[in-house]
Parts: sequence; structure tokens; C-alpha cells
Amino acid sequence: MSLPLFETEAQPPEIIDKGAVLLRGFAAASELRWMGAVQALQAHAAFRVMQVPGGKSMSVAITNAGDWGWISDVNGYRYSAVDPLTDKPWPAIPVFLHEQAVAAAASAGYPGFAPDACLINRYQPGTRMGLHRDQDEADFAAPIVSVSLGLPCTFLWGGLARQNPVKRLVLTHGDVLVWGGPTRLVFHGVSPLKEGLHHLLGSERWNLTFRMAKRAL
Ligand SMILES: O=C(O)CCC(=O)C(=O)O
Ligand SMILES: [Fe+2]
Repeated sequence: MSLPLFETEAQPPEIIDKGAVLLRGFAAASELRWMGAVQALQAHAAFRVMQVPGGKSMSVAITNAGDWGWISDVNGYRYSAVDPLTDKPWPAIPVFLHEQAVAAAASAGYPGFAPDACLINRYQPGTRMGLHRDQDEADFAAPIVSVSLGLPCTFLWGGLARQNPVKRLVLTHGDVLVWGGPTRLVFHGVSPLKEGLHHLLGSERWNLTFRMAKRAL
């Protein structure tokens, strides 16, 4: 057995639950391309904090790329073809990011992934995401591909019912978590981000979530 040269090198896939695979460090080798792409995207579609039904605000700031962007307002959660801030289509998913998401899905046992939506979440210290499941997509046959950049977080991995026990996973820069099949509708969330300083992203964590929102597998 040889040890990886760098801590950030891709590691063998870890199965964390049925249908759920953690690809540690998958995006680390091309971290600058990932970060450059997000920086370019947010110049077209800025990060913003959206309201949730009931009138409160989300904790994280979000933006989107792709044919469909996930949005939230007082009326509910849905996918929209246009950015409500500009009424213009969301920027396209950059080709390299799309290819990487497809490759990550394939490595996790999900060939044929063709994401038409990429939600980008920006976390700052103290921000979090409550337990929820990704259920606004038209079809649940396709997996979710979730990429972590910047500060580490504690990811909450629950079960198919909200009250099921929750496992805690530390996700770090470059990790890609893919889930689908029997755990496609699992409850998950992110604990409040701890203070820290990442060498590239400072005090932020970015998460990119690739999904097939309207397209079927
Ligand atoms: O930030 C994360 O790792 C998870 C994000 C998430 O669950 C979502 O956007 O639906
Ligand atoms: Fe989610």
C-alpha cells in the first residue's frame, strides 16, 4: 500500500449507506478550475439569501447554473428557468463542471447522469442547512452529486424519515458525495459552519449540488 502524496488526492470510494458513495478529494486535483468557475458564475447570477415559506430567510446564500435553478420564496420551493433577480436565464453549467459531475456519478455507480441544474450554496461561519430532503425534482431515478469546497463542515446524514437517527460526516475541500437509488430521498443537512480559514476560500464553504431537475434518467 502506498500513502497518497498529498492529503487532497482522490481516495477510494467509501460507501456510507445503500446507494450513497463518498468520493473523498474527487474535486481537489482541479480545485482552481472549480473555484474559478463558481467565481465566474456568480458574476452573472449573484449569491443571494432567499426567503422561505413562512417569511423567514435561508441561512445560506445561493445561486444557480443550468437550465433550471432551485429557488425559494414565500410561495414555496421550485425550479425556475430564470433568475428572479434579473428575469434572465441562469448561466449554463460550465462544461468542465458538468463533465466532472457526470464522472463522479459514474464512479459512484450511476451512469447516464445528465444534470440540468446546479445549485450553489455559500456558507459562512454560523450558517447551516436544516434537515430536509431534495424532493423538488420531477423524477427521483437520478442521483444527487454534491461537491464541497473550502472550509470543512459536519454533514448530517439521516434516514428516510425525519425522526431516524442521524450520522455525522465531516466533508472537506474537494469531497464529492453522491446519493441515489434507495437513499435518494434521505433526510440530510449541514451543522452550523465553524470559524476557520481555508487557504483558498478563506472563511467560506461552497457546495455545488448537481441534479436532474426536469430531465429523466
Ligand atoms: O451543503 C451541503 O453539503 C448540502 C446542500 C444541500 O443539501 C442542498 O442544497 O439541498
Ligand atoms: Fe439537500
